[in-house]
Order: sequence, then structure tokens, then C-alpha cells
Amino acid sequence: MNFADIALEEKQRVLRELSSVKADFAARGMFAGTSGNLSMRVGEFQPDSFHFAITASGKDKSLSTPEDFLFVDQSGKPCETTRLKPSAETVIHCEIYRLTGCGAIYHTHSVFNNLVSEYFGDRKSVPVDGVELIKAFNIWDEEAHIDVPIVSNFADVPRIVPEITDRLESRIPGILLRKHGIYAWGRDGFEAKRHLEAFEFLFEYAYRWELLKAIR
Ligand SMILES: CSC[C@@H](O)[C@@H](O)C(=O)COP(=O)(O)O
Ligand SMILES: [Zn+2]
Repeated sequence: MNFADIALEEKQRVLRELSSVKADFAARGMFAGTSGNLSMRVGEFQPDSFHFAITASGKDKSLSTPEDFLFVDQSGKPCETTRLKPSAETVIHCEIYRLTGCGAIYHTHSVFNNLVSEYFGDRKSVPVDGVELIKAFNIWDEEAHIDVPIVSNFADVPRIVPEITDRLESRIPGILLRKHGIYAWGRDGFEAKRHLEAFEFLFEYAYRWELLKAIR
């Protein structure tokens, strides 16, 4: 499918939805120091052909401007002439869409996601046992156990991608970059937001649980 063939109404709907979630996350202090990025897919999906809107790189994400987002293709190349630069982490979004066919991907940095990624870094996953919010991932087992994958972080962002390819798990809609932040995705924006919020809750829980265990 060509980008030009995707309905204008769909592109506008995606930009409105991204603007709204960006304002919501910003109001909750989730984009410290311009960190974080958001994307949402438009049009049809094939693993080697898709398009999505993504936040422009390096912007103050607490502000709402006409230059907050641009559309890119499956290789991260802008679909239209623009002076905006897509997020420096666009290649990560490209790979997650390619592997999952999901509809939206949200990435945030937080103190808790950074702390647990380092604390559990050597075991390469954050373990969570039997916490109700695991159901946010559509995992309904009694006393479910999950391991959220942790991958290495590199300043050269494309170097991060191969480990994401290896470690992404169909059951867990997220991946944690060590001392960097969480990527969460879903079929649509509603689901990606639910997953991101659940990960943040579970990371804070995991952190506090380790502290409690140490003092009892
Ligand atoms: C300013 S620190 C955060 C960045 O290095 C990066 O990790 C990030 O999340 C935002 O990058 P961006 O290019 O604005 O999408
Ligand atoms: Zn980041």
C-alpha cells in the first residue's frame, strides 16, 4: 500500500490520538528531559510494508505544536517532505511493528524502570509473581509468573535492535532497555497505554518488593 492511498481521515485520527496520549503522559511527568517517544500505525500491514506516525526527535514533549509528529515507512524513512527528524529510536519501532504487526508503540523512561533494569540486568529479565495487574497483558493464569525481557542499551541505537529481535516474546507486550526505558505495544493505542501503565506499576512493585524482602 502506498502512503498516499491511506485515507486522510485515518491519518488525522492517528495524529489526534497520539497528541492526546502525549499530553496525558506529559501531564504525568513521563517525558523527563525530552525522553520517550510514541508511534501509531496507519493503513494496512505487511511485515515488509507499513507506515506509522512517530514523535519528532528531541522535542519538549510537554508542549503541543504542529511539528510534534511525522509519518515514516517500514524502514523509518519520512513519507512526506519535512524538516522534522523522526525519533532517534525509530529503528526500534520499525522492528517491533515488523515482528508483531501491532498498532501502537509507547516508550517512556522512568526511575523505576531504570532501577529494575539494572538490578535484574544480569538475569536479563524482571520477574513478577502473581500480581493482579499481570492480567492487563491478557494473562489470566492463577498466580501467573512473568519475566519481562531486558536487553542491552547502546548509544548507537541500531545496535540495540538484534537483541530485541531475539528476545521479544509473544506473551509479553513489552521489552525493557537496560538503564534506558520500557517499550510497550498493543493492537491499538488503548491497549498500548494499558500495557505501558501495567509495566510501570509492576516495575515499581518489583523494586519495592526487593526492598521489603531485604528488611524483613
Ligand atoms: C534525552 S534522553 C532520551 C533519548 O536519548 C532517547 O532515549 C529518547 O527516548 C528520546 O529520543 P527522541 O529522539 O526524542 O525520540
Ligand atoms: Zn529512550
